[in-house]
Amino acid sequence: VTQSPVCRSYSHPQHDQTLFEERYLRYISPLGKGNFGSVELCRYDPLGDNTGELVAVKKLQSNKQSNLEDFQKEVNTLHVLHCDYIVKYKGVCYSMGRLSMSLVMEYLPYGSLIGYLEKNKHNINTRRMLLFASQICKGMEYLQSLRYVHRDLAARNILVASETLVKIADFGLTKVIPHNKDYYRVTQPGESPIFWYAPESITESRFSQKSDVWSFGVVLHEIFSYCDISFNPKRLYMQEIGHNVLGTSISVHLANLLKGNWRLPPPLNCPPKVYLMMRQCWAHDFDERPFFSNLGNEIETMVQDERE
Ligand SMILES: N#CCCn1cc(-c2nc(Nc3ccc(C4CCNCC4)cc3)nc3c2CCN3)cn1
Repeated sequence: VTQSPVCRSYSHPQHDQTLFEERYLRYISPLGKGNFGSVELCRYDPLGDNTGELVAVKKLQSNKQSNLEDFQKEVNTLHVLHCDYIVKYKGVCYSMGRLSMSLVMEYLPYGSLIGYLEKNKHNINTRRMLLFASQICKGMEYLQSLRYVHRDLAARNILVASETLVKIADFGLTKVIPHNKDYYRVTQPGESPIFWYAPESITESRFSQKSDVWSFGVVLHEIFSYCDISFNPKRLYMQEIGHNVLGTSISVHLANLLKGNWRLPPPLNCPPKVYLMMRQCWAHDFDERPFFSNLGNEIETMVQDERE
């Protein structure tokens, strides 16, 4: 019998968190780095006989008060998300007498999409790439139904649960759009993944469901490039901008490039209709970009066509 993790729900329901006791959380190996922290493979083994379950534990980077608040927001965000295409929250583990905390999530054995596509590029066909893309759309549609903007949609933050299932992860930059607006303005941009950003996010720190759609277009490009490092978005943009840009910041050059309607080129052997979809996601005017619901339906149709 594997004992489930200790569950202590507090009196006030919104703090009903599943508590993992630090003394039973056995470190195994590093899994990766996310926003605000590193992720480790652990076994939660209260019986001490290695029958406990494997979990992915995201440790808060530093116990700076601001990071702790942001991390708590990430925990609260993930806690309310219940979707097959979003990585599952399991609970939290407090350490150092509540000074630091860790986020406990389901462990996805195949790692991020980046490593998976690079490693398996020779036996992944268009149909499977489109299946992954449609799952990301469904996850994003669910996220948007709760008025969340992810703000860091990128292949590095898509995890592979099985040969036919991927999930969206890393909600460290996710924000809720206020009810009286349809966008979120960020004050402290921090270290931004600008090569996945829509033009309005680069120049005005404006984030919306439509800026996530732009980033999805970049994820499509990554998928159909098999996440090949020599064709990654940053490298392709920097080749165009020129590596020795001085003075004005890279984001100004990037914004001008996008304003001038330069876009990432079609990946090798990319089906024309898929590149067309990327270009729709990269409409400079955010009102012209499709919704995730449209994209999801269009990709489903492509998946069917691929079967015939
Ligand atoms: N997103 C995001 C960015 C932060 N991040 C999240 C995870 C993560 N990884 C896994 N699983 C995982 C990861 C790597 C491998 C291998 C790949 C080959 N080389 C050796 C390692 C295997 C399995 N499962 C998770 C998570 C979060 C929830 N469940 C990793 N980095």
